[in-house]
Amino acid sequence: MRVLVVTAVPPERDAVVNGLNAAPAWLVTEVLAAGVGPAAAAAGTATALALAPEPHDLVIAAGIGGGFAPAAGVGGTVVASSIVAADLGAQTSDGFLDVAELGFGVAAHEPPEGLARAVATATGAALGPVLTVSTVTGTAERAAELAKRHPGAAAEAMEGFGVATAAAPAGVPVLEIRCVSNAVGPRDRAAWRIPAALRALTDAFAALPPVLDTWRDRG
Ligand SMILES: O=C(O)c1cccc(C(=O)CC[C@H]2O[C@@H](n3cnc4c(=O)[nH]cnc43)[C@H](O)[C@@H]2O)c1
Repeated sequence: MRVLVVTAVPPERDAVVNGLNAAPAWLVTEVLAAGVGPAAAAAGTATALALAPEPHDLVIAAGIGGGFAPAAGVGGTVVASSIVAADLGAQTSDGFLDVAELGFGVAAHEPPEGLARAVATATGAALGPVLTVSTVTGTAERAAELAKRHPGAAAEAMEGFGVATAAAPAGVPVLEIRCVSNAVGPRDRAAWRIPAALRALTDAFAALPPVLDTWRDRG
C-alpha cells in the first residue's frame, strides 16, 4: 500500500517519519514538506502524485493546527470528517459566499467516512471538519465567525484543501490529521505548544498501520 503524507514544514515531516519508523513493509510511505499554505500544498501534492512510479492508494495532509474549543484542546489530535475551504470565496453585504455558492466547484472534500472514523478512534482524536485558511485566525471575533459558519469545526490549518484538491482529479482518497499546537482565537504565538503537537503527530502516525491494514482489506 502506497501512502503520500504532505506536511508544511520539515519539523512536521520529521515527526511523521518518526511515527512511521516501525511501520510494516507492506506500508510504503513518502513524506513531504511541501510548504505553508494551500497553493504550496497543492503544487507539492500534484507533483508527487505525478512523479510516483506507482499510483498512491491514499494521501494524508498532516501537521500541527489550531483547535476549536471545546472540540480540540492543545496537545490533542483531530481527524477531518471534511476538509473545508473556509476563506475561499467572496465577501458580500449579506455575508461570505464560498466557492461552491459562487458556482466555482466544491468548497469541501470528504475523506472516506469509515477510514476517518477508524483513524480517529485509533489515535484518540476528535473527528470533525478541519478548515483550511490562508490567514491564521487571530481574533475571537473571527474564530466565532468561522465556528458559526462551520458547526462542529474542530481545527484549522493552512494546507488540507490544497492537498485534497490535488488528490481529487487523481482519484486518490484523502485524509487530514492535525495535532493541536494552539487554540483558534486571539493571536498569542508565545502560547503555541509546538513540541507537544509534534509529539502527538508522531504518536498518531505510529497508531496508523493497523487501521490502514484493515482498510486495505476492505475488498
Ligand atoms: O517553529 C517551529 O518549530 C515550527 C515547527 C512546526 C511547525 C511550525 C509552523 O509554524 C507550521 C505552520 C503551520 O501550522 C499550521 N497551523 C498551526 N496553527 C494554526 C492555526 O491556528 N491556524 C492555521 N494554521 C495553523 C498551518 O497549517 C501552518 O502550515 C513551526
